[in-house]
Amino acid sequence: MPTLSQTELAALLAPFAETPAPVLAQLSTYLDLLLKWNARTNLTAIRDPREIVARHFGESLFTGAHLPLCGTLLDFGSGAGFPGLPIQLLRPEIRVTLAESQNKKASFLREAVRTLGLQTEVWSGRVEDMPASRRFDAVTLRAVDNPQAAMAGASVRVAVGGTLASLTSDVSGAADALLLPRSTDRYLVMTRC
Ligand SMILES: C[S@@+](CC[C@H](N)C(=O)[O-])C[C@H]1O[C@@H](n2cnc3c(N)ncnc32)[C@H](O)[C@@H]1O
Repeated sequence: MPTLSQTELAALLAPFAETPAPVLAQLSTYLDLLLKWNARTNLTAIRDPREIVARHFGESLFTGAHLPLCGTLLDFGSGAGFPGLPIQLLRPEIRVTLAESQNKKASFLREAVRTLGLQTEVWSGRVEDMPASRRFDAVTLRAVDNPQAAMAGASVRVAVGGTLASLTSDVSGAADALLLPRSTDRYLVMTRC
């Protein structure tokens, strides 16, 4: 039995994005795998399945729903896959790369990609160690330590005319900031580069 029914998933995600039934089924599989791994290794501090769905899945899908058309996307410091993996499920036309420097988290990401039958690339290492020529139409950034350094590292990976999408409470100087559903102080900030 899945931890949450698809009806429950749909209700929790309704404030964030319209989520087609096949995507709900994949998110259910992803949630169960995440809970299984999180019981023995610390992938996310949020333990409650409903909160994982509302915070991690919801904010990721909201981001995916607002991204412009793009062919490639880098998720900088993906952790347990947020926001890159739910974006991959919602936007299968995008070639997503999940970059994560911690081995155990990168192992989880590879297992999630395999279980979900995706072609998503997992870059197991620091983004700074990618070939300098690699650029992406969109780069996402959420909850990465040392935000200033991360922003700088993420910006240089955005192709000309591409989008840097960051989930943050710091909106100083932002031209395009969308308040995240169920939040009073967290935003999706999208910057054209
Ligand atoms: C706090 S976690 C957040 C993960 C995820 N983005 C989320 O919102 O749940 C930040 C992750 O970024 C990874 N990270 C930090 N700097 C990185 C870098 N330069 N390249 C790749 N991964 C990085 C860390 O290993 C950590 O797992």
